[in-house]
Amino acid sequence: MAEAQPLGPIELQPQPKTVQELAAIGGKEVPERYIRKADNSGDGALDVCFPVLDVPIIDLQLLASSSSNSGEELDKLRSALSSCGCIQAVNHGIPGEFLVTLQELARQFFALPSEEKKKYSREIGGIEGYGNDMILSENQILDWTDRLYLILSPEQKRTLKFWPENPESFREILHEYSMKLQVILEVLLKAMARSLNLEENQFLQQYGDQATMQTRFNFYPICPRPDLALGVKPHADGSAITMLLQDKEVEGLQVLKDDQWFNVPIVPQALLINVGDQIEIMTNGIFKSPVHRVVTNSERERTTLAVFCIPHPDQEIQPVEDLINETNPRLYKRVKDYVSLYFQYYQQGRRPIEAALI
Ligand SMILES: O=C(O)CCC(=O)C(=O)O
Ligand SMILES: [Fe+2]
Repeated sequence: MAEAQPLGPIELQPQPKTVQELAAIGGKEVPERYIRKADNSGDGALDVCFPVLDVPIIDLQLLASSSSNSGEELDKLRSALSSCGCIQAVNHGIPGEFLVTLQELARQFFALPSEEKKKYSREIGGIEGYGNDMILSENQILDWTDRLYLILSPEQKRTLKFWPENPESFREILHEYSMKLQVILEVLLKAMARSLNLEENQFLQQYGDQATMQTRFNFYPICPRPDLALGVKPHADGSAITMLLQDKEVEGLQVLKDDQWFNVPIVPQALLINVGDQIEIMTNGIFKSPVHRVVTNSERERTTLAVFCIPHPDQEIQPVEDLINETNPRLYKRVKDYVSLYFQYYQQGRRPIEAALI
């Protein structure tokens, strides 16, 4: 998720095979490097039933309007973001067929032969491109996933050599998607401020006009041992907010709430929006950046598309003055380049947002 280099730790040589290539061999076990040990993961058992998280469904059209119902929707938004830290956004203005096309393109990309995908391979030390988990230490437990990471905006920061030309309409549709998300992002940031009785540009101003949107296409191949491996290890996002287009049929995302893991349900055509650490900081901890992870599946593959909305590294982020008072003392410092900070902590297995605590 970083934009500027260096990230700090040096990246080690990637695994010789992608997870998809490993899965294609069809063994009944997963290699050692992917196995989470009960004693060091702190994750609890993976082969149990998890309760379903009640993620509030929010109508973005209503949020943006000034009708009498919008107040109710704003209350719902505030309550969702201050408890589970995420919402299922509907009525967001992106046609359902468009989302289906995008999901299909993502699936088609990962279904291409390895040699074709490897034309877009991430280079060691870089963040953009196709590949598997970045390895930063010998004892890092790897995630059961392959990815395609791309900077979406601003347009001049795109590195087109990493943008697939196959499937043919990939670039065009992804470009169109990024334009549509920009509109949604603004609606959300304004509504978040209004829901806290703040002037509507308070978050937008801190977010700044030099921010970037970065996307991660996540592909989770079938995993023979869902009880031992995770698709993505527990983390909170270092973004301001993240917009996730889930697979339309296969679940896998889980959110930690009150020390318990919950499954995040699929809501057709909804975008799952979650608070990232930088909005948690701006709201002085009122909105929660949820810890989440992805479990694997022994029967079906899963493809998702996450878009991280990230303020420019020079942008100063801090709690909004009006949210600090005697009962809610200031929790977070002013931070800059949060994403670099994020990586240093993440690798030590700590919650990066702790680095911003006063
Ligand atoms: O694939 C998912 O459901 C979530 C992925 C995720 O958390 C991420 O890419 O940061
Ligand atoms: Fe995430």
